[in-house]
Amino acid sequence: MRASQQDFENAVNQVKLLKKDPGNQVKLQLYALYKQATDGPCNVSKPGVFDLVNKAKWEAWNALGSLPKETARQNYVDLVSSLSPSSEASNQGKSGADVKVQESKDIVVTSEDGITKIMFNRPPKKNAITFQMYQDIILALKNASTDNSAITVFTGAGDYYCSGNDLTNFTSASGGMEKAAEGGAVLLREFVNSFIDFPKPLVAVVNGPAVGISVTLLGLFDAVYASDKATFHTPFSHLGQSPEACSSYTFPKIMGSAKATEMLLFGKKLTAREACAQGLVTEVFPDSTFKKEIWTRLKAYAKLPPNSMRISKQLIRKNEKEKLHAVNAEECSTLKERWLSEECINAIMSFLSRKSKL
Ligand SMILES: CCCCC/C=C/CC(=O)SCCNC(=O)CCNC(=O)[C@H](O)C(C)(C)COP(=O)(O)OP(=O)(O)OC[C@H]1O[C@@H](n2cnc3c(N)ncnc32)[C@H](O)[C@@H]1OP(=O)(O)O
Repeated sequence: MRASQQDFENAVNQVKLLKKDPGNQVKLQLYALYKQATDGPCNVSKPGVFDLVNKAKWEAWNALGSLPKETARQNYVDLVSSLSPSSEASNQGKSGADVKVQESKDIVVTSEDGITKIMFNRPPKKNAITFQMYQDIILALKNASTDNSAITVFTGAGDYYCSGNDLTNFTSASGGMEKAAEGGAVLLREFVNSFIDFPKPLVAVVNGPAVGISVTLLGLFDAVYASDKATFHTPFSHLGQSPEACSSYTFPKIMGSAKATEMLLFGKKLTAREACAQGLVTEVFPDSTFKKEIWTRLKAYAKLPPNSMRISKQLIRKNEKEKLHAVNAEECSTLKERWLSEECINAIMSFLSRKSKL
């Protein structure tokens, strides 16, 4: 049920009664959601670099993009309810219960045991990523980079990890394909940048098939654990598209150019074991024990000294950052052209009219 205006006003009052300071990140989120719910998208100018507090508030609000007012209102109510004394008590009572820190419609973010979990949560559409989900993930990563968790984990709800970009993103956007391609390229660049710059260990728990951008992004993760039911598929040529998420650079580096060509140009689908043999996946587990084994292991990793892990990641990644940003920029401008090509439009239309499937 959607939150009413009255629910929202009750939540606003409830915040004032909180006994425990929820911390700066949560306060920023509350501020941003409140502004979005009452004033709509941020259209005020960005405060100067030295106005740190107002700049942080502006960035949190601006990161919500075009999130509808009603969704912001609902998210605000959900967030306050997860902070209220009654839910604090019930969370403490349930050992191992995840604490919800952000809930958008199709991305659920929880934090527990030193792990922030970002979950694709759109099983009826195989977790295909909408424009809104890209924005939600950017915000989730921004929050996770400064929250008190040690590691951040991506996974999928249901039988799929993720079926990649939602193929209706471009066809259903208002303003036509050209405007959608323009906006899509800007959004994609920011989205991938938030992975390139993410400071803490980033882990993928690949619970099932992964397609498109959910595969290419894995080259920017620090560890990738997969169920033996997972597959890895990048059908860019079939879709008249080209690689993204820096995979034109990371994949040849990880697996060599011959194997990268088979995936990125010819769309060869890999099993989890093949992806592991080629270095894209860290380790494969039998599906029957996957979840139990992997979460036990990740909880142990999350107890390691967080600063040490962050500093080690920085040492491993820092020499590549500039290159990755340049690759990302080039891939996005190439894709913007591809999305308007006849090859791509025909492929998407063909999928939508149920003539083709992968
Ligand atoms: C900011 C913009 C950035 C853009 C970045 C670009 C990235 C590039 C990519 O990610 S390319 C990859 C795009 N993904 C695909 O091409 C996958 C398309 N989907 C399929 O081929 C199949 O659906 C499947 C193989 C994933 C699953 O097949 P299955 O038979 O098991 O299930 P259904 O086909 O019946 O799917 C169930 C419903 O889910 C919808 N759906 C699945 N994937 C997508 C998708 N990517 N986009 C939109 N919708 C998708 C499907 O249409 C079904 O919906 P329905 O039940 O309403 O019919």
